[in-house]
Amino acid sequence: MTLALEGVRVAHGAHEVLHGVDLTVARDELLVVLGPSGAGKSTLLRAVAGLTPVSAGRVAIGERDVTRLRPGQRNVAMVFQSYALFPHLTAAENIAFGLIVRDVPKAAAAERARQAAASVGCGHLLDRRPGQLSGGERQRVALARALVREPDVFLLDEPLSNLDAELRVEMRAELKALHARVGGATLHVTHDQVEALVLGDRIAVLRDGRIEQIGTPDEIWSTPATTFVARFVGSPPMNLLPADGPLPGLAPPGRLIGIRPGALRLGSEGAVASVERVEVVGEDAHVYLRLGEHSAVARIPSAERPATGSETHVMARDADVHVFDPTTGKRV
Ligand SMILES: Nc1ncnc2c1ncn2[C@@H]1O[C@H](COP(=O)(O)OP(=O)(O)OP(=O)(O)O)[C@@H](O)[C@H]1O
Repeated sequence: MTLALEGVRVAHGAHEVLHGVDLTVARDELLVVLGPSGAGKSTLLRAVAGLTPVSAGRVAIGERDVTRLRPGQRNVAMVFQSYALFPHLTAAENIAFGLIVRDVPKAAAAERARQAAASVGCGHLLDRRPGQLSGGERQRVALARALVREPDVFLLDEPLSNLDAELRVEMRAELKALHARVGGATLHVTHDQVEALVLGDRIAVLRDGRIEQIGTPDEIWSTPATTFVARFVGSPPMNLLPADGPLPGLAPPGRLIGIRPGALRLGSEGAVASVERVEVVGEDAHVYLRLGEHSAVARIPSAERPATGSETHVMARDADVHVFDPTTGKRV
């Protein structure tokens, strides 16, 4: 089933949080909504789930207009950041809960819960209560609870953010594999750009309640539509410099040029720069440079890093330059 949002607006009192969002998630597509804190990501999911009313616009699942339906009538399953498991129920009871309240006979619900648990690797935890589970295990139970209902749409609200770094990477891969197996239109919210790039079939970048760009991870990375997207995706962020600044000749004067840290070349050619600071991050070094009144950061192999306080030269290839309008921030 597809999920379609058309001109969706949500207001909390006088404060409008979503200003007309258009978005389509294809059947079996995993679309990641990526944006900073406060952009309206959770609000967007809650509007699709029916937990927050929309003030204008339309939400459709397949052919059904669900805009005015109650959450229980929409056939969507949501996984919350906090997992929202019932502490007094076992994992099995938590997973089966949504079936029991829909009058699925107990034995059938238990069997489906067992299958869902097995498919996300928590089949051995069914008798435990949430308090006896680790964060990663709770996460699996929450996923099984979403899966068991066989919903038309999956809504995942920062499901990996409470896990430690190692587990997050592991669960990210599992989530991707699970989606490939199970399918279903999936809207996955995160503020983590790496998660978005790794997981998403497409990414919608949300900023202040508006979608700034929708595209495949490759499109978002290679052709960011605005300076906001360019700097939000990529770490350290893309350097932005005036076209007639320290690296002239790469774009017409009056534009902004964007160059990713990994695309800046340090050596004996190009603009003179002083090395203000060097951060070594494993194999990489982030070299913070001063170019007159401007600054930039280069990412280079740490074995080749210059010393703090030394002088170097910087250049970039034409092919690595992104050009933006300084007034609108849009790519030109
Ligand atoms: N119930 C509410 N009443 C009033 N304002 C709200 C309510 N819920 C959210 N907001 C406001 O709406 C805006 C968007 O919040 P939302 O939680 O959707 O953002 P988010 O992108 O999910 O952020 P985060 O990543 O921090 O969870 C924020 O400015 C927030 O303060």
